[in-house]
Order: sequence, then structure tokens, then C-alpha cells
Amino acid sequence: MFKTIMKTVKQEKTKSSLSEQQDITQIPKIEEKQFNINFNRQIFEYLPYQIPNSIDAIFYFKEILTQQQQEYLMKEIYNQPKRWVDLPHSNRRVQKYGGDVKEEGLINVEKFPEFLTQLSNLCFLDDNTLNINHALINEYAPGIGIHPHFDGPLYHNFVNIFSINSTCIFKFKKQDESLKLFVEPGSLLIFTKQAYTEWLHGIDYHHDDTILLNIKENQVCHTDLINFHQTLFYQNLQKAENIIEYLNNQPNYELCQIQNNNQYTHSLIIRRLLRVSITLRHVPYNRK
Ligand SMILES: O=C(O)CCC(=O)C(=O)O
Ligand SMILES: [Fe+2]
Repeated sequence: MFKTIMKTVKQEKTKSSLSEQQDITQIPKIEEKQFNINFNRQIFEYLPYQIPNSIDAIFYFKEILTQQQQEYLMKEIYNQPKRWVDLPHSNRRVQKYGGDVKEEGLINVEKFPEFLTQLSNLCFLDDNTLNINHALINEYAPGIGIHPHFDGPLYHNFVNIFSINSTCIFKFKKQDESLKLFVEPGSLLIFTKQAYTEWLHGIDYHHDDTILLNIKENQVCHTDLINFHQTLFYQNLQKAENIIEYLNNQPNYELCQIQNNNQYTHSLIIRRLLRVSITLRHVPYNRK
């Protein structure tokens, strides 16, 4: 069933870009029928998207939102100017929906606006007695990130993060170890279990991100990303006739050669744009 849904999503993908002027009324909502929603949160439906040979458990879905759906979400988010709260120490703005997360559980519970109800129907949870009832929207200007942190025990330990408008490198860290994921616009990143409880996650405060590549005979043999084979980036490289030429022609990319390194031949610098993320989780109503 999931494959059929993804096919429908892709068919509806358009070539428009977020920067292009759009007649907003033409942008379709994330309709229930469009996604044939409720995935019913069956583990077999998200398990194929698990990042293999990595920590337990991270999932990456590229292109879960079409360009039009991302534009629709941006319009809804920026139509709520009073919702923005500045976080001066982090240089980020956030919008919070669903209620206040407290030790005793979720209080001041509020209904989601329509766009978040629609989006939460695309989310997964590992327990079908729970629901998505809390959303946090983060806005990152280029150069802004989020310090490594744990989401902590007040949330149910299963996180859904949708990304809009810009790529970034998302890092999981534990002591000296660091895992790099390439997160793309329109994607959904999920993490749970040890990735939630034992590994910090964060995004560097950088204007651009660097990916290390080993390119040989027009093939990318190896990168320093744990989700490389699951990305749209990989899919586009597969289609490119000449990988070096393709990478040199991308407007936000800068490809550099690396000397004297056995593991990697090139570094790819990717410029960040403004990124908006929507983090959807479950918070227990009452922790008694
Ligand atoms: O923006 C993101 O991708 C991460 C957000 C996050 O980790 C959080 O809000 O706790
Ligand atoms: Fe977080």
C-alpha cells in the first residue's frame, strides 16, 4: 500500500520552486484521500526505510512531501505570525502547537490547526494506542543550527521530523562518535530507541555543509553519510552521465579535490538556505 501512496505523491510532484511566485489558491492541501491516509502505523511500512548498518533506529524517507505540499505548509506556517517565539540564545524562531510539555504531561492542550492534522496523518508511531499531539516548528536561517541535545523523557521516544526548503547535515553524537545524515527538503526523518535515548542529535551552526566523497570511474564508491543510498542526492547521481560535471553544475554546490587521503577523493560543500522543520511527537496527557 505504501508504494502506491509514494507513487501518487511522486506523480503529483511539479517542477515549481519555492522561490517562484505562485498563485497560492492553486496549491492543493494535503488531502486525506491524496495520501490515502492513516498508515495505521504498521512497523512493516516504515521498517524498509530504516538506515541499514547503523544505530537502532533511524529511518529516512526522501520526497515524502511534494514541492506543492511544502509550499502549502510554508504558507500556513507564515500565516501564523503571532505564533513565532524567538529563542535569543539559539538565534532560532519556533512555533509550538498542541499544548505545553510538563513533568505531569501535556497541559493547556489545544487542537492542531488543519495543516498539522493533515501532516500528522503522514507520521508514524510505534504504538497504535498513541497519537501525534505535539508539534514544534523550527526556523533556521543559514548559519543557524541546534546544539546537540536529547529530546528527553517528557516526549514519547519516537520523533518525526519533516524538512522544508533547505538541506542540512543532521548529526547524531555519542562521546567521540558522530554520524552524519543528509536531510533534504520534502523528507521525513524518524528516530527512536537508542538513537533517541543514547545519542545526542543536532545541526551545526554553519552556512554550508560538507560531504566527503570517494569518486572513481564516474561512480561514488563511498561517502561519509549514513543515509547516502536513501537520499534524493544519490538518486540524482545515479542518473548523471558525468558525476563530476553534474556536481560542478549545481548552483548550491562547490566540489573540491582532496589530496593525500585514501578514503575520499572530493569534498562537496553545499550552501544552506532557510530551512523550516516540523517535529511531530506524542506527549502523554497525564503521567501519574
Ligand atoms: O530541526 C530539526 O531538524 C531538529 C529539531 C529538534 O531536534 C528538536 O526540535 O528537538
Ligand atoms: Fe531534538
